[in-house]
Amino acid sequence: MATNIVWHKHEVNKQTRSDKLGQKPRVIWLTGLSGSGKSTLANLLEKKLFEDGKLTYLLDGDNVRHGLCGDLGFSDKDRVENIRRISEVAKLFVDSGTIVLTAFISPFQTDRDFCRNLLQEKEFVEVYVDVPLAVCEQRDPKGLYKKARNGEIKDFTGIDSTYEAPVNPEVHLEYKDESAEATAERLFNLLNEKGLI
Ligand SMILES: Nc1ncnc2c1ncn2[C@@H]1O[C@H](COP(=O)(O)OS(=O)(=O)O)[C@@H](OP(=O)(O)O)[C@H]1O
Ligand SMILES: Nc1ncnc2c1ncn2[C@@H]1O[C@H](COP(=O)(O)OP(=O)(O)O)[C@@H](O)[C@H]1O
Repeated sequence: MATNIVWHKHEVNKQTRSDKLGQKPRVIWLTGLSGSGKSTLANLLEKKLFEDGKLTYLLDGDNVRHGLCGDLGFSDKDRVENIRRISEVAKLFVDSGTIVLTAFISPFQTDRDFCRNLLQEKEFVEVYVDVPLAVCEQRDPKGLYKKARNGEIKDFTGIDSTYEAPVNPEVHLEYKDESAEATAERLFNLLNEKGLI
C-alpha cells in the first residue's frame, strides 16, 4: 500500500472532455455465461454507437486476459481481481469521456457492484445477457463446455463454478431464438428507451 500520496485535480477533466465529445461517458456492463453472446453483442452495439459518432471502447474478457490480466486464472479469487482491475480501467476510460462497453462473465454481484460504486449515478449500466445454460452449451463457440464436461477444464462457469445472476440490472436482456443482429437491435432499443445511451 502506498502512503503519502495526494490526489491532483486537473483543469482538463471528465466534464470538459465530455463536453468536447458531446456525449455522456458511461460503462455498459454486459454480464452472462460463456457463450451467452456478450462479445458478439458488445461488438455490434459498439459499431452502432461508433457509427452514430460516439467515442467508444470495448473491453473484452479474452483480450484483457492476454495482457492486463494475463497473470490471472479462473479461481474465485482471480476472477475477483480480474474484475477489480477492469473496473478501475473502466473508470479511467469514463474519466476520459469515453462510452465503455465491457464483455466479462463477471459472475459475482459484489464485483459488479464494486464497479458501480466506483462511478457516479447513471454511469454504470448493468446488462444481464440472460441465456439459459443449455443454449450456451449448445452454441459452445469455443468448445469449452465440451472440455468442461469431460473434465479437461476445471472451475468452468455454470458447470463447476458459480454464476450469480444480477439482482436488479438496468437491462434484463431475455433470451429469444433470433439472430445476434436482432438481439443487438433489441438491446440498443432497450438502452435508448430507458435513456441509458
Ligand atoms: N474456467 C473458465 N470459466 C469461464 N470462462 C473460461 C474458463 N476458462 C477459459 N475461459 C474463457 O475465458 C473467458 C472468461 O473470461 P472473463 O474474464 O470474462 O471471466 S470472469 O469475468 O473473470 O469470470 C470466457 O470467455 P467468454 O466465453 O467470452 O465468456 C472463456 O472463453
Ligand atoms: N441472438 C444471439 N445473440 C448473440 N450471440 C448469438 C445469438 N445467436 C447466436 N449467437 C452466437 O452465439 C455465440 C456467442 O458467443 P460470444 O459472443 O463469444 O459469447 P460470450 O462473449 O458471452 O462468451 C456466437 O457464436 C454468436 O454468433
